[in-house]
This record gives sequence, structure tokens and C-alpha cells, in this order.
Amino acid sequence: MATRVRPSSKRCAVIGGSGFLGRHLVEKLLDRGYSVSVFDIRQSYELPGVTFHQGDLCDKQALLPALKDVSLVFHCASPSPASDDRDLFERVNIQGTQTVIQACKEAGIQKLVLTSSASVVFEGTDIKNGREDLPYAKKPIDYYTKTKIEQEKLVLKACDKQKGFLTVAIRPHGIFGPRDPQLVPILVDTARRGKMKFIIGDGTNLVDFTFVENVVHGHILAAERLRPDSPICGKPYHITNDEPVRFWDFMSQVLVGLGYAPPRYHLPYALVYGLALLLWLLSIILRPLKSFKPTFTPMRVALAGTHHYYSCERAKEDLGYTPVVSLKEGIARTVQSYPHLRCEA
Ligand SMILES: NC(=O)C1=CN([C@@H]2O[C@H](COP(=O)(O)OP(=O)(O)OC[C@H]3O[C@@H](n4cnc5c(N)ncnc54)[C@H](OP(=O)(O)O)[C@@H]3O)[C@@H](O)[C@H]2O)C=CC1
Ligand SMILES: CC(C)=CCC[C@@H](C)[C@H]1CC[C@H]2C3=C(CC[C@]12C)[C@@]1(C)CCC(=O)C[C@@H]1CC3
Repeated sequence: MATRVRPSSKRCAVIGGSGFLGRHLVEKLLDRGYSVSVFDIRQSYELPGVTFHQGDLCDKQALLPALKDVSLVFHCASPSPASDDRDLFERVNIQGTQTVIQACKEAGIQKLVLTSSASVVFEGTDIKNGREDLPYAKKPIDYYTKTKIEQEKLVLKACDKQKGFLTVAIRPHGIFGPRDPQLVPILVDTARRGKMKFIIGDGTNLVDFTFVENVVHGHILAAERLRPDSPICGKPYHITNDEPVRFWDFMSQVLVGLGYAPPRYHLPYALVYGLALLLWLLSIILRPLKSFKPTFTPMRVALAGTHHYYSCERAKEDLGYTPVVSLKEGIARTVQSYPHLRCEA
């Protein structure tokens, strides 16, 4: 008679484990003695203790083998927020997440930890010390945000203590660190093209940027505290560096650290936002003739010109969370990790 292997609490799966956050999470899980099954649409590395399963998370049959003998699943896969492909976001973040939940239930998974985003409450206007009880954005700023909202709702609603399927959502904001394919590379590319000379607005707006290891720490605390009797079941948690910083000071520190000049000249927020909106509309109208992607999208301008920082008191109280790497140290480690992006002049 075939014996069914009991899932080990030290065996977990990371969906999206080839990505920026996913790989940092996998590395920390290995350090903590977990063995990890990675499921991703691409394989970007090899590591002892990791088994890779390549596939699309919308395909339940492809997903199931990655969840075999696993008790804990982290779901941190998403299309890039830089995309404006509505169908892709809906397919992966909404239908795909439904598939992940179904596959978890079929595979007898006990815990599902979702990487959501603090942006699920952001509508392009100031948020100061926002708590988790803020309502979801009624007018989400882009398809990424719209589908992250639906994704979070699905995962939190699926939490079922009676059936032994527990879920929690982590809402990070502005993740940065070594190997980030977005924030630093886009910033440097913009600077190299001579477009990083301007500060949008008066430059005093405060924002959370979160070092990737703090985000990983929040995920692991949530996973380990997720039990039927814990208050965290079915709830979202902000995870930040807990050090809101002026958006333009953060950008300047990274730029200067890499040898580029910081932005100096101020432009009115409403003007830049209006221009970004116009360019975005033009890019849609002209798409059949010529494809171009504006650097300053309405989303990026809103993120660069408004306050948006979040309280992580709930994570401190319920998860025992405190950041493990300060902003200063995080910036220093990030700058050091990009020798190839340094200014050569
Ligand atoms: N970066 C940030 O500042 C923030 C990120 N988040 C969230 O954190 C999570 C991780 O983000 P991050 O690490 O930055 O992103 P990455 O793009 O680096 O990682 C996501 C991974 O998921 C993969 N993936 C995409 N679609 C599928 C699919 N259909 N099936 C299987 N795998 C897929 C991606 O592959 P490929 O690269 O080929 O698409 C990639 O390897 C996301 O959920 C994001 O929404 C939340 C707040 C802030
Ligand atoms: C103005 C300009 C061109 C700045 C360059 C940096 C930007 C690319 C980043 C600044 C804030 C970042 C951010 C995200 C992506 C990269 C930035 C726009 C997210 C949209 C990533 C996904 C999320 O869930 C929220 C993030 C907010 C901050």
C-alpha cells in the first residue's frame, strides 16, 4: 500500500520564487532550515535545497506538483506593475489567484501567505500613516492596483479555520534592494537619459521605501504566526521600513551613491501629472502606428508627488514585527550591489 508522506512544516512553496522578492524569500527560508519548492514562469537560478517547477500559475495541473508534501505556500508572483496589459493582470492576478487557492485546497495546504501591496488603498492622493482599515481604492490608479485589490480580497476571503486553510496578506510598499529589476534600474535609466533633473512638486512628500529583507522578515513572521487561534487569520498587514522618507531625498541618495547628479529644479505637480496623462493617452491612440512607453506615467507621477506612507503598528502588535535593516543601511547595501549601474563619466 502506498504511504502518503505527511507534509513537513519545514517544507514550503514559493510561487513567484524566481522574482526579486521571491528569490530573497527563498534564500532566507533556506537559512532558516526550510526546503523550498519554487513555482515560476521562468527559472532564474539554481540553489541546493530548492526544487524548481516551471509553469504558469493559471494552470492548476502545472501548479499541483509544486505543492506536493508542502504545508505552507507563499504567493508572490505578479506581472510587472510597469505593464499596462489589462488582460494579463486580470488573468494572472485574479483568475490565477483563484487557481492558486483551488490548488492549495486540493493539495491540503494549511497556510497561504499572499504578497499584496500597500497600494491597494492608494488613489493618487495623500495617505499619511495609513492603517489597514482604510477602504480599498474606489478608483484604482492602474490595472496593476485594480487587480491587486481583487487578489487580496480573494485570498483573505478564502481563510477558513474550520477547514484548516489559513490565509494572511502582507502589504509591502516600494521594495528596494539588491537585484531589484525596477526601482534602481528605472531610476538610473531615467538619469542616463538626462530626465532626472526635476523634482515633481515641492519635494517634501513623505513615502515608504522598504528594504527587501524587511519584507521577507514580515512574510516569515506572518507564516510562522498563522495558526487557527491567532488574530492574524484573514487579515492584511502593512510591512514597511517604518521610516517614511522624502521621496526625492531617497531618489537623490540612490543617485548620488551611484555617482549621478540629484534632481534640482522644481516643476508643479499638476502640470507634470497633466502631461503624463496626455502622453499616456497618446501612447494608447498611437499604439497601432508606433509603440512607445512614457517614463513618467500618471502612476509614477502620483507616486513621486504625493505623501503615501503607512503605519505598521498592526504588524508590530500581532506579528512582533520590527524592521531588521535600517533605511540608511538598506540604501548603502543596495547602491553597493549595482556596480554595473554606476555613472562612468
Ligand atoms: N516591487 C515592489 O515595490 C512591490 C511589489 N509588490 C508585490 O510583490 C510581489 C513580488 O514583486 P517583485 O518581486 O517586485 O516582482 P518580480 O516581477 O521580480 O517577481 C514576480 C515573479 O512572478 C513571475 N510570474 C509572473 N507571472 C507569472 C505566472 N503567470 N505564473 C508564474 N509566475 C509568474 C515573474 O516572472 P516574469 O518576470 O517572467 O514575469 C517573476 O519571476 C508581487 O506580487 C508584487 O505585486 C508589492 C508591493 C511593492
Ligand atoms: C519618477 C521616476 C521615474 C522615478 C523612478 C523610480 C520609480 C520607478 C519607482 C518609485 C516608486 C516605485 C514604486 C513602485 C514601482 C517603482 C516606482 C514607481 C510600485 C508601483 C511597485 C508595485 C507596488 O505594489 C507599489 C510600488 C510603489 C512604489
